[in-house]
Amino acid sequence: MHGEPAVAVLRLGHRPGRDDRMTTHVGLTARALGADRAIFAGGSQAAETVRDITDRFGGPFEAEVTDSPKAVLRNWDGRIAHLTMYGERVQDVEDEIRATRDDDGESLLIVVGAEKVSFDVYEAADWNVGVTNQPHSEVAGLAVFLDRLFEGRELDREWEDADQEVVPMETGKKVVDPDGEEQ
Ligand SMILES: C[S@@+](CC[C@H](N)C(=O)[O-])C[C@H]1O[C@@H](n2cnc3c(N)ncnc32)[C@H](O)[C@@H]1O
Repeated sequence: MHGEPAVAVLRLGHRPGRDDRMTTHVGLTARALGADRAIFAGGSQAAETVRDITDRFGGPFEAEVTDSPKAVLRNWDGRIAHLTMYGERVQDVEDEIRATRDDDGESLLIVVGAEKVSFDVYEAADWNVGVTNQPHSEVAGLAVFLDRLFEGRELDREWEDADQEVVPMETGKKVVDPDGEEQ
């Protein structure tokens, strides 16, 4: 989040056609829950969709595509947390991960997979982290991990340059433009 060491999310192993929605949801979840940047491995519409949402609902948030996720991992200047059901329990490592940001000012790359993740990724990671040690989803794992990392502060994040802002309502839907005009 703004003014803090950067958090990026790397989405691995996208299978065109099969994983499009999940990949887009990884990007949208990264943006909504406090990350600064999403990097999508392989061709995908996800980067474009996430950019479009950022244009409409605000940022800052960067979405990009890489054809070499291995190079992203190799060249990352900071720490790496790989989310996997086989990893250490998030509740056991979250303090240590936060300390590298709060005390040492290091940026964090969070890696999520799609299908089987190669062993290189486990080795490149500073932490392999399980959000429970049960199989579930990269979107759910990412959401819980980010909320733990930011200790809930991401829920109060301010958005810049939004064309549309949702006004929370007990019932109904209200969306306003930057002048407060209802849309
Ligand atoms: C459908 S799972 C694939 C699971 C696969 N067997 C593997 O290599 O871990 C896709 C992604 O969801 C995430 N994931 C699934 N369960 C998780 C858990 N319990 N904790 C953290 N991440 C998880 C991981 O990032 C994983 O790569």
